[in-house]
Amino acid sequence: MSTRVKICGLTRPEDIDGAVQSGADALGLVFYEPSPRSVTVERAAELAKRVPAFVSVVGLFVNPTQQFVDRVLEQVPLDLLQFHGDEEAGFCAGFGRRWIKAIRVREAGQIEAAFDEFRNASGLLVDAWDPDRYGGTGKSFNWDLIPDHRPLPIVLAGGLSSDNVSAAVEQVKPWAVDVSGGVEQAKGIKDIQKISHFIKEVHRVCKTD
Ligand SMILES: O=C(O)c1ccccc1N[C@@H]1O[C@H](COP(=O)(O)O)[C@@H](O)[C@H]1O
Repeated sequence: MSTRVKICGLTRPEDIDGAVQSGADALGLVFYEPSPRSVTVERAAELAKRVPAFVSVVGLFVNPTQQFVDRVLEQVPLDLLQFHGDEEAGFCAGFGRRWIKAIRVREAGQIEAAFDEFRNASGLLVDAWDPDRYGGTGKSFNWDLIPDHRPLPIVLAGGLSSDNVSAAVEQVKPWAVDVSGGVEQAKGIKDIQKISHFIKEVHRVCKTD
């Protein structure tokens, strides 16, 4: 099975094009103002127009209001919602769209509990815990905390780059990997060579499996 790749935090048309050409399966647009990768609804609508069929557009939210998500959905053709804050399952499920839930992993047992709490999600994204930020930290966590029994597909995130993604895929065997900072030249500005190298590494290690 081939691990899917999501490239997150795209803000420029040329980065969308580069990620698509490099073979990304999903592209993430950040709707969270404190993030340096945040995009306006108008810009997101322009960026999403460039994305061809069979590449998913994912909207990332952190503790949004229902009204804000509704407004984004009216203007941007999102395939999937990614909730990266403290949202409850009922809230995440309230938009008639497929969604994934991110959790910030800090201790043993957390992922098992999240499988139960967010059982109606289309996937569970596991990221590093940080006391000050919800994500995009560039930090990884102890992958040994990810259980082998997985009622939901696992999306592995947190501090991934072309240097460690092959080891991550080999050890964790996630459904997908998600990267932001590890494929940037500056915050919010992607580096197409890094994206291409990252995706090639994932495909290389999946082939040898
Ligand atoms: O990218 C951000 O700025 C961000 C802000 C708030 C929540 C999540 C955010 N990004 C997501 O964080 C993980 C890990 O990112 P990184 O590869 O360690 O930089 C990833 O899922 C991003 O989509």
